[in-house]
Amino acid sequence: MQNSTWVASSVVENLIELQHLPRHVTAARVIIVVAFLGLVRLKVTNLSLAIPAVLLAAYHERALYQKDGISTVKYSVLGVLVPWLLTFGYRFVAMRRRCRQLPSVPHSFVLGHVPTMAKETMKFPGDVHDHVIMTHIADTYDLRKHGLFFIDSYPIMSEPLMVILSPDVSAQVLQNQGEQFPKHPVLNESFGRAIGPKGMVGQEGEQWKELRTMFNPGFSQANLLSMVPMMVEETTIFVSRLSKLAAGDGFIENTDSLAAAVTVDIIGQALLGVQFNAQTTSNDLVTSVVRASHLVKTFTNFDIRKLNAWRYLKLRYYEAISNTKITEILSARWTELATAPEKASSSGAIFDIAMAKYMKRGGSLQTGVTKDFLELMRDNVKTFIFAGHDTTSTIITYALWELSRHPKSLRKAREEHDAVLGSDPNEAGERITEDPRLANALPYTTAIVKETLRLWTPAGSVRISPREGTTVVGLDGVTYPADNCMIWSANNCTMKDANIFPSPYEFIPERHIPDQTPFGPIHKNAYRPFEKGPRDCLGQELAMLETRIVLALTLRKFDFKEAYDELDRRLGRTPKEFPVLEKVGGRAYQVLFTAAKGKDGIPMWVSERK
Ligand code: HEM
Repeated sequence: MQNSTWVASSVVENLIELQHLPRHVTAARVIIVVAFLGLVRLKVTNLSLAIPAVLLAAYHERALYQKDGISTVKYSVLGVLVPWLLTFGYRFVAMRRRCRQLPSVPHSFVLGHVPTMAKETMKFPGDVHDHVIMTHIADTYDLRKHGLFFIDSYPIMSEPLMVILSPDVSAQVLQNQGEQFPKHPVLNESFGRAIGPKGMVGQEGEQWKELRTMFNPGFSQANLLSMVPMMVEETTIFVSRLSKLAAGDGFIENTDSLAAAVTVDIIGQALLGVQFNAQTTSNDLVTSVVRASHLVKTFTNFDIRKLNAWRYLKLRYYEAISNTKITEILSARWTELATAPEKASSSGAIFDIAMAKYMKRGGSLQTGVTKDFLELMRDNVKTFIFAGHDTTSTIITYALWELSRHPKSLRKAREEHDAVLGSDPNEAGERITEDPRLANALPYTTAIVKETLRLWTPAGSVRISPREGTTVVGLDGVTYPADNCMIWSANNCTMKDANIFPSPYEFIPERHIPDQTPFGPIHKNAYRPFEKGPRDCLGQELAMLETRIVLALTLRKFDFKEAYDELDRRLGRTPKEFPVLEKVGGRAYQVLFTAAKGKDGIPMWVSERK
């Protein structure tokens, strides 16, 4: 605050002086002031603001009074850097004292947990998803017995990170005392421009409850079943794209992109009853939402990329396009529903149902739709596209990849499809369209999807505990302080616990079928790819249904095989070897690309099955 006031007065002072200065000095100052405002807008504060402030002051002194600027620098150091250093020192010592005894990797007073974290991270490629590293650390340093561990990386992160390793500890945070642990603000900071400030993922309290109640009916089993014929139609386009590739050289450069197009098309229809046609053409709305979501790359509150003005401008650009396009669609839907509300139930589109519900309660029916309501709907359309397409495409891609490596599971899935959907794979779509319940009558295929989600979970949950005195009890029975921690329910870690999921890195769909599992029953809180508790995934049934339909229509028609060698050959690259990746996917390891995705979108060979 002190810094900001000082900077503001410097800026004002500069502006007043402008009229007396030579032109080049004026131009330089204007540039500096604009850059300053940009920094403030990007919420880059503290040291990053203090340094340019000192430089500006020195420059000011030199340009205006032909002095060397030293005296101003001295005052600036005293006025800005000394208080900053004192605050930093206090926080530094407090953080190191707080974290040194907590379960974690070895701790150093100077660098906290950073040296060991860095050492372990260096064993992986630079783009590996953080949850892969956390799982590796939990096992390497025998931390699972505590059910959680802490990372003190101050000043990289201003708060301790609590990584949860046990479903019972996750349950305390996400299931039992949900409201005590709201979503971490970093979610809104990271996703803000991509999903809009009113998106459900970042809301709390009454506002969140209202949104959840508004959208729940659209995700009911009955409504989802009514969408099955549409999902089959979109998947048929996916199948014909695969056929075309198989008829060529059979190389799929990026399987995830191919799958993402089908999930986007399904979401467009499911949400708005609109055809995005992402599989067949390019669409400005889809491109802008998807590109904006791919610019989201961080979950820490310290990130140098926040200074990247180019990234920020691109986000603004995509935001403007998607806002305009979605608002156009929503306004048209509103006008149609206002004259014929019954169309909401016949279209089954999730946003039609939500808007009709809102109208029924008298919301702006007479006066027309309000700007606020339109913005609320618009941000949630973006949120749902964002939350629903990448995650689901990742699971489709990993499922095809896992089955290409596990012929026994593939054979069992094909047998199930023969038995339930008829022996001709070309008729499977028709069968499902005639009787959508068949898409829910594929237990082995469901087990495949579940096992893929366990091994390759694409999303977790990040919370904060703002209340003083909040605690969490570890598996070791110790009560740990949780206040002001960033809390990560790292479901990738919990679902790789050998005590809960024996042979945790092996693909064993049978473990999800009680009368086929070679293991005992699964612990009640342990399976959590969609998280658990009041903020669990709203779209989980939709995601399961569409993934099952995609598998039902493709597995008997095609054979797939990993094709990283071919991608390397085409790109003329020689990959570096990382032995540590062996059990976590090898070349198909998870990277952070909005969701946790397979590296390079998992290139594959596809061929028509003989
Ligand atoms: C395989 C696919 C999916 C996975 C693994 C997944 C995973 C998750 C997870 C872990 C959360 C909790 C996040 C948190 O606590 O911060 C979540 C929330 C959410 N998901 Fe999904 N998701 C998937 C697909 C979808 C789809 C298809 C949609 C909708 C079209 C969707 C919409 C949402 C929404 C709206 C929330 C926020 C719920 C709330 O805050 O109450 N998801 N998802």
